[in-house]
Amino acid sequence: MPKVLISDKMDPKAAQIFRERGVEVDEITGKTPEELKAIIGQYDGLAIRSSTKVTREILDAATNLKVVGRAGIGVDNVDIPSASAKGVVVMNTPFGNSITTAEHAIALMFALARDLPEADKSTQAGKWEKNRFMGVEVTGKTLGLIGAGNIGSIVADRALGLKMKVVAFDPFLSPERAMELGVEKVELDQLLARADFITLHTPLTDQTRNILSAENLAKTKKGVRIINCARGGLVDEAALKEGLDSGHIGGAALDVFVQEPAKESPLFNTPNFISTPHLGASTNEAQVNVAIQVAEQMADYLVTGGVTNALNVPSLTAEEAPRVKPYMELAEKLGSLVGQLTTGDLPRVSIHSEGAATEVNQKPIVSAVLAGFLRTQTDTVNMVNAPFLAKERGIEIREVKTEKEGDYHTLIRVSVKTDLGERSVAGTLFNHSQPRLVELFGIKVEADLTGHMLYVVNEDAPGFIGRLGTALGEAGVNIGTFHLGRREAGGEAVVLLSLDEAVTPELIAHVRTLPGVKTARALKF
Ligand SMILES: NC(=O)c1ccc[n+]([C@@H]2O[C@H](COP(=O)([O-])OP(=O)(O)OC[C@H]3O[C@@H](n4cnc5c(N)ncnc54)[C@H](O)[C@@H]3O)[C@@H](O)[C@H]2O)c1
Ligand SMILES: O=C(O)CC[C@@H](O)C(=O)O
Repeated sequence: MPKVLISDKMDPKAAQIFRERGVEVDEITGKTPEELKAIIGQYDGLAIRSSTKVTREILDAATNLKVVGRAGIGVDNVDIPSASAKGVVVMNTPFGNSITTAEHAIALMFALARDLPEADKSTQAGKWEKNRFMGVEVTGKTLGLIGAGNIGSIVADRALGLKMKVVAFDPFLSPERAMELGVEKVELDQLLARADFITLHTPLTDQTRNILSAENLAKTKKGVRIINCARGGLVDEAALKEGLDSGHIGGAALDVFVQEPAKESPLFNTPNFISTPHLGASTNEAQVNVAIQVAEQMADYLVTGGVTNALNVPSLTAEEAPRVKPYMELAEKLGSLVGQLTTGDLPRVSIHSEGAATEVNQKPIVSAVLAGFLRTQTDTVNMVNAPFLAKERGIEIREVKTEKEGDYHTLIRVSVKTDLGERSVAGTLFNHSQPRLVELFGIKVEADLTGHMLYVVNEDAPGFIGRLGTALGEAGVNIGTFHLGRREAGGEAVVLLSLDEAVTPELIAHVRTLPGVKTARALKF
């Protein structure tokens, strides 16, 4: 039974779902990195929010880990390249807390417009400073949206409902989508010049870090109010402080900080500055949503192999998984066969699907070919890290699809380019589920690729099969199945034998000395 650790505070629904889906679960929160390192080796899955930092050190200690599930959106607390290199799937729950976070941005916008925290403090201090607090209406004002994805779109919708004008800067926002959202797509400088309120909803990337830099803050309208419920680091905090102190910036509300937890900051106690401790996603509804979603996704992966919302591997729904899995098995075997029979550098692998094979998700098929191929070079490869390792090794990958059926209703062909030229192997699925080799380097041969096998290329001549059988029999090796193919009578022939045990290097050397043998190799599937 797979075992999952929930290492951050999460709604109890998560543990309930894991158990219902046949996954053992421990909830141990508040561990230091050292403590986590000491226990992580026992788990197949790790469910987190933002407190647990899934670093390379943690991943190195996580010898059984298959999946990290983030109950939330941002995965900046997970070292994804290291997870990919170790074959660990990283998933998030992209929509579960979007409404909640958008509502927090709107709440902060109103808090800034009416200086609510300060008015509350003053009133509760018995001051009744009615004349001190003069707010602004949001109706008719321009909201500048930086990032119009899931959360930004919801913020735009709510702001339009409040009769605001919304201008959006997002390089990936199409004009059609902007129209659908009812926002005006603008360049950043236009947004800075026009917005009365600016709200940020992008991930933190090299392009978005300090998108509100000192230079850009200087381009804003005097009195602008700024809200950040996305990620710390989008706004230059020192420049923000200067802008608030000088009065150029009319107010700022940060839910997120460069350093979290933000226990101290030069911004604290600055007039017109409001902060919340990364509460964007903190509603009962959002936490139930993300807990359910992360547990369902992780359990699907651990129990059925279904992949949803993964950031480092192609998605495969639980419904798709049964249909795609036989193809993945076939693809992995073909990749492995090519890998075992190819030496030297491999600049290019082509994967050609034909007939029914074109109807299934191709990404897992490609990953499976690469995993099968690379496993002949390293045993730390799996479906997750195979594309990553292939890229690292400079292997070019080509995908081709031919919908029309050929000799088989479904076929996958794997071709490799080597210094000897292009060579290919092809396989089909019998009964939609049983992988079967049907062609090997241009020679038609049908075989199950399974267990220990012997591959021999020889000149087609009478008496050869008897000699080979005798050589194996004398070495005490029992033949399970025997598959033969040849280019033409008397031409090059290929023999694939499945054997009950492995052949020794001595036996392979002996087979190579048999008359007519061009090459002989032991294979393992
Ligand atoms: N405060 C919280 O608790 C909380 C909760 C949920 C999400 N978040 C954060 O909110 C952010 C947005 O989440 P989302 O679900 O809307 O993400 P999303 O991926 O749906 O949207 C992000 C948008 O940013 C845009 N973008 C990317 N680079 C850009 C750039 N250089 N300039 C302008 N736009 C750019 C993208 O095109 C996309 O439309 C994320 O950083 C997420 O981690 C915070
Ligand atoms: O889990 C949280 O409380 C924060 C979540 C939020 O930052 C996210 O990116 O989803």
